[in-house]
Amino acid sequence: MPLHPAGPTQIFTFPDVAALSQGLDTYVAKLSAEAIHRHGKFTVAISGGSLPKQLAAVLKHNKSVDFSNWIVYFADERCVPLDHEDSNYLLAKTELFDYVNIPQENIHTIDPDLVSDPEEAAEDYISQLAKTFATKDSVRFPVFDLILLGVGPDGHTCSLFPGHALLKEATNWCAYITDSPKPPSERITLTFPVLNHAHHVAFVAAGAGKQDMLHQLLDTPGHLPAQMVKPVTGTLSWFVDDAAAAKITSTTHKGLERL
Ligand SMILES: O=C(O)[C@H](O)[C@@H](O)[C@H](O)[C@H](O)COP(=O)(O)O
Repeated sequence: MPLHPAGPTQIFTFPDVAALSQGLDTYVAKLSAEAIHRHGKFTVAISGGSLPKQLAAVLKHNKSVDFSNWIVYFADERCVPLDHEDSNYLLAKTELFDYVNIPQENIHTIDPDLVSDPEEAAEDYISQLAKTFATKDSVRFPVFDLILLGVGPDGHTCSLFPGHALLKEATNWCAYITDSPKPPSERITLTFPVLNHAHHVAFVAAGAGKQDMLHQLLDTPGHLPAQMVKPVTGTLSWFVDDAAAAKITSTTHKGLERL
């Protein structure tokens, strides 16, 4: 039985961020094992913000996970050098990669030589994706095993911001943005068709500051970027702590009991 058969959005709640990290560990370890069993690798895209820390807290100590078969991309990345404090890669490295044995060549970073040219950097990222994902005529987009997303107070996810032209991107796998309202302004980002072709997509959100946005995103229909994440055949899950979940009226599940 798959953990999350395709179907409606599942919302898992946790009493606090420590428990949320435990739930994420269980979820990611299971999907990793399933994917490696199925096709010898686990393809995962990771966002920035608070996610890498929440993801890694328990997972980085999990010796049962075969990190040697992970292939990692970034759901979005800021156009800064890899050792810059704003780099999503640096954050994921210090929180997770430094603790586990993902082969360096399996970690797909923005090309540090192209950070001053976001358009080129996005094109290069598409070339990198093409090395991992063989696409078929029927599916013209990469199919990640898992994409992990955060959500901003305005409902953005990845570097896909409300009202931005990138929300309409239907062809390119990765796009660039030079006017991100969240600094830094220059970034590259996976696009909706890629997010929506993944086997599994999970949002992670914690803290009272996310209460109102989560209520809006999950309880009322709308077209904010996070609401445009609707996997075609994959599953969609939310991992939230009780503080962030306080105003959600849709059905939620206690994650520690359910996962
Ligand atoms: O690089 C980025 O800026 C992110 O990938 C971005 O989409 C982030 O996930 C959200 O802004 C949530 O950030 P927080 O988790 O810090 O609220």
